[in-house]
Amino acid sequence: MKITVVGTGYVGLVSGACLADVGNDVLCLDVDAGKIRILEEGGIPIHEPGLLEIVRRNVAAGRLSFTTDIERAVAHGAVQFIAVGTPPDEDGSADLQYVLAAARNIGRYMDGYRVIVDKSTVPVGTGDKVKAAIAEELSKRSADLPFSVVSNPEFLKEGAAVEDFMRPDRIVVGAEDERAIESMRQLYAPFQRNHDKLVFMDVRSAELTKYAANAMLATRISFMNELANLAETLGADIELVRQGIGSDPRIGWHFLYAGCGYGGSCFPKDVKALIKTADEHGHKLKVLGAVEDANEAQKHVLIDKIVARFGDDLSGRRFALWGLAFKPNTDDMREAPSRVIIAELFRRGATVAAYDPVAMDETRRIFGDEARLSYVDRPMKALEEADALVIVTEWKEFRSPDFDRIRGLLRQPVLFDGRNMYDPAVMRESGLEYHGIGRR
Ligand SMILES: NC(=O)c1ccc[n+]([C@@H]2O[C@H](COP(=O)([O-])OP(=O)(O)OC[C@H]3O[C@@H](n4cnc5c(N)ncnc54)[C@H](O)[C@@H]3O)[C@@H](O)[C@H]2O)c1
Ligand SMILES: O=c1ccn([C@@H]2O[C@H](COP(=O)(O)OP(=O)(O)O[C@H]3O[C@H](CO)[C@@H](O)[C@H](O)[C@H]3O)[C@@H](O)[C@H]2O)c(=O)[nH]1
Repeated sequence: MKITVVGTGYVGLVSGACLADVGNDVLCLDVDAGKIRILEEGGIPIHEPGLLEIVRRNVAAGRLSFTTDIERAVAHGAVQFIAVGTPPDEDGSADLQYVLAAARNIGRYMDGYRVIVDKSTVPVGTGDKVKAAIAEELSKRSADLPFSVVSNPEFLKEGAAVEDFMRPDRIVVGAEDERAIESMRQLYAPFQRNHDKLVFMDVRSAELTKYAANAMLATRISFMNELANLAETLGADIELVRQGIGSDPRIGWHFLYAGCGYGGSCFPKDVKALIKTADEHGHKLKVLGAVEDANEAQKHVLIDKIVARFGDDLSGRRFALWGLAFKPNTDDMREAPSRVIIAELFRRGATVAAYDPVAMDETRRIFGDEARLSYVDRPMKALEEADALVIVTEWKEFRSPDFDRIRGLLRQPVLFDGRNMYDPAVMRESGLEYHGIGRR
């Protein structure tokens, strides 16, 4: 099948590469000429495990190419995926300007039937707006061409995006005409494996399903974070509580890890956008409002612990920071808790020596030329002359460090663990003063 993917970010590039890998002829469009140049030169603009190999393989096979030429992109694909950003507007609602610009371009240049598939996360009712934008462009040039608008929200996780796309738990498709439904069946047939993973529904339900999934997951995290904070006061251990409840199949094991707050390009923005959508329709989502508040507070929990230990004035103090990305296996810094923690340490006069396996370039881009923030190329180097170690992202390489070396290198053997990576008993035996989240 000939496919165009509009937007070559995390979702667009992964979708385009994986669709090419099963034999489709895919053209990826982006307005960012810098990204397209990197791709044309054989690189990829993001860090995502396994992606570079798939991109290279499919470019070499002639199934995957890249362009900034909108007209060519619209002419290419019978199916046009929209995978552009939907960042939060100032009031928390999703900014649809990129989605609607992409839709208009399709209406402006299409020369025959097109299935327009919205993969971006968009508020309920966006399908109608996309349809109206395309229809308006067609009428401007007096073209009476058929098209279908489909909602196909994406559920991939950064850091595991290729695996998630290739082996999805389910594929949600909101489509309301047979021709579009048939295209989607064909397109996703190679990803079905043992059972039918396609869940067909109307467009509005599909749009809401995406927000429901992210809001539910964010709720679990905020719930566990609140319980973790309570556990500390009560002298209980949230890790044991997690094991105690996760074994109940009605609750399940996933997304019950307490920590220093959820970040990333999705949960914070999608929770806000759903609250906003509800507000606009006269509904107050009380649970979700609390989920968001709890998460904002949770991003400060490590700072509260640091202040309780070292005092509010941290001038002259230096902190080693392990992990900058919002989660492991990505260089994405969007809404990363590390950003709040670094800013709060600066505000109190401290300096920071940071290490992250892949997100240091992105951090440099965000913090610019900041003398109070230095970067090191090995985790242990960050500890030299530092008053304490603060862990913000649970990268695999931090799982089993040499604790004796940590103790020896730090000015004081104090460890703040924002991702509960270690056993408090082992820490005690290693002579480290350990501050986890909700641990005994
Ligand atoms: N990142 C994720 O893990 C993830 C997962 C599921 C869903 N989503 C959703 O998917 C959407 C895209 O997210 P992302 O993280 O891939 O975004 P991103 O910012 O990484 O990429 C978006 C790309 O779209 C390009 N773009 C903007 N306007 C364009 C236009 N008119 N024509 C062509 N290209 C254009 C931008 O230059 C950018 O490269 C969002 O709605 C997001 O909520 C993201
Ligand atoms: O038990 C947990 C699980 C996650 N997190 C945090 O939650 C955030 C989000 O993690 P994750 O969901 O793994 O990453 P994303 O790539 O943001 O993926 C989410 O957002 C995507 C964009 O909408 C969806 O497609 C995915 O299904 C959804 O998991 C990160 O800061 C994690 O540290 C926790 O604090 N505790």
